[in-house]
Amino acid sequence: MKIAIGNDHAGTSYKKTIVDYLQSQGIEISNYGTDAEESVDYPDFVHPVAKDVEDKKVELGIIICGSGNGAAMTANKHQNVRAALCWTSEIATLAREHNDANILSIPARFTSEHQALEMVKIFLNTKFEGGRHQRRVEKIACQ
Ligand SMILES: O=C(CO)[C@H](O)[C@H](O)[C@H](O)COP(=O)(O)O
Repeated sequence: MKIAIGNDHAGTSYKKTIVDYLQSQGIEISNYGTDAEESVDYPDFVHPVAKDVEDKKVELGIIICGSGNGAAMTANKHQNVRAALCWTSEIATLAREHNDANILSIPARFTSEHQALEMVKIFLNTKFEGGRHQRRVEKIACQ
């Protein structure tokens, strides 16, 4: 499996923890995020992640900013990207099972590092249910 990850200054430390975990699992990572704490602009670090998902170069994306909103809004501009802002395990599970989310957006300033890692594990291990949700996901795209 291959995953792309991107973050701004608010997400640097969470990103490092997540990258360490993914590498320990043998997962290949494209790291587009900043590795520093200096203030940067989240779209510069999120668009490359969403582009990789759009182009099917990776199976999943992880994006991290302070609230998770700017990152999710940026990613969702891309075709076939379904970025979900998640802050609990239940929401992350539903994002995969019902919405077939292919990018996890983490609000680093509003969820713990432990919770963030739990949501990453959920994204890796939870399948889309399909069925009635398939029809709804297909209707998300503008006609
Ligand atoms: O949360 C964010 C965007 O949705 C960003 O991570 C920024 O941190 C947020 O906009 C706050 O900006 P600041 O420069 O870190 O004060």
